[in-house]
Amino acid sequence: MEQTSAKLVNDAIRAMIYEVSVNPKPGLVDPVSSGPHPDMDVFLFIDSALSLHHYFEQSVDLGMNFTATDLTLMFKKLRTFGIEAEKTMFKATNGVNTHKGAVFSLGVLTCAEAYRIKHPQLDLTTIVKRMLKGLTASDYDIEKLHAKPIEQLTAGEKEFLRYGIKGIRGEAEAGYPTVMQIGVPALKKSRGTTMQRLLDTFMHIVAQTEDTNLIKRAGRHDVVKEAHQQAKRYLELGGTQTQAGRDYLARLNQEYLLNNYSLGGSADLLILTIFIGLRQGILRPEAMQSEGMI
Ligand SMILES: CC(C)(COP(=O)(O)OP(=O)(O)OC[C@H]1O[C@@H](n2cnc3c(N)ncnc32)[C@H](O)[C@@H]1O)[C@@H](O)C(=O)NCCC(=O)NCCS
Ligand SMILES: Nc1ncnc2c1ncn2[C@@H]1O[C@H](COP(=O)(O)OP(=O)(O)OP(=O)(O)O)[C@@H](O)[C@H]1O
Repeated sequence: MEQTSAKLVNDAIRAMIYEVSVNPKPGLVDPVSSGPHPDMDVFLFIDSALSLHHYFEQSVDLGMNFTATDLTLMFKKLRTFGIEAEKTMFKATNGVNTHKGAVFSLGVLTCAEAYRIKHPQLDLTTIVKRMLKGLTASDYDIEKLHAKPIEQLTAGEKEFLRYGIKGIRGEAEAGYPTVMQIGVPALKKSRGTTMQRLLDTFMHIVAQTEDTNLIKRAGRHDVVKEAHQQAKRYLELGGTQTQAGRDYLARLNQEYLLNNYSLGGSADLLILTIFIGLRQGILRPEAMQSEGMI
C-alpha cells in the first residue's frame, strides 16, 4: 500500500489509541480507570484498534479507487466491510463492544478522505453527505423497525422509536457537524499539553452532543441537558488550565462512575476530531508535513 494510503490508515488507528489514552474522561475507559465499563480496559481498546487495521486498508482502498458518481454506492460497499470489521472487533475483544460506533464513523471518514485525495475539488463534509444521503430514512424506516423483534432492536433504533432522535446516524448523515463545527475548532483553539488539549476538546464535544449512549445508560433523555450544563460549567471554570476546572472534572468522573453513565458517543466524536486534527496538522506538529491536507 503506497505511503499516502498507509499514513491515512495509520492516522485512523492513532486517533483511536489517542482517544482511549485521554485521562480523566468522565464515564469512559482511560489508562487510569475503566469507569462504568467493568468489561473493558485500555488494553482491550488497543487490541480492538489494531484489529481494525485491515478494515481501514479496505476503506482507504475503496475511497481511492471508487469511480461511480453515486457515492451512496461507495457507502453501501463500505458497509459490507464494516459488518465484517465489527465481527473482527468482537473477536479481538471477546464480544465486548469497544469501537462499534468508531467502526462506522471512522470507516466513513477514512473512505471519504481517501476519495477527497483523488477528488481535491470536493471537501470532506460534502463527500460524507453524498455517501450517507438517505441513511436515516432507510435505517429508521418505521415499517422495518416495527417488523423487528424488540430484543433485536439496537440502542439507537430503540431511542429513535422512543424519542425520535437520530443519534450517530443523524450526525453522520449531516456530515458530522459536531466534529467539524465544534470539535475541530475547539482543538485548534486548545492550549497546553496534548492531554490538556484533548480533554478540553472532549468537553466542548460533550457540551453539544445528544449522546444516545448516555441516554441508554441513564434510561431518560433529560440526562443530555444535565451533561451539557456540566460540560459548560467545566469550561467556564477554565477547564484543564485551572485547579477549579480540574477539581470539577474529578468530581464529574466520580459522579459518572456512581451513576453508571457512559459518554460513548462523545468519545467516538473525539476519535473523529483527533483524526482530522492529525490530518490537518493541528495535533502533533510533525503532522504538519503530512500530505493530503483536508
Ligand atoms: C450505525 C451503527 C453505529 C449502529 O448503530 P446502533 O443503533 O447499533 O448503535 P447506536 O445507535 O446506539 O450507536 C452506536 C454508537 O454510536 C455512538 N454514538 C451515540 N450517540 C452518538 C452521537 N450523537 N454522535 C456520534 N456517535 C454517537 C456511541 O458510541 C454508540 O454506542 C453501525 O454500527 C451500523 O450501522 N451497524 C449495522 C451493521 C453495519 O452496517 N455495520 C458497519 C457500518 S460501516
Ligand atoms: N474510551 C471509551 N470508553 C468506553 N466506551 C467508549 C470509549 N470510546 C468509545 N466508546 C464507545 O461507547 C460505547 C460504550 O458504551 P456501552 O458500554 O454502553 O456500549 P454497549 O456495549 O453498547 O452497551 P453495554 O456495555 O451496556 O452492553 C461503545 O459503543 C464504544 O464504542
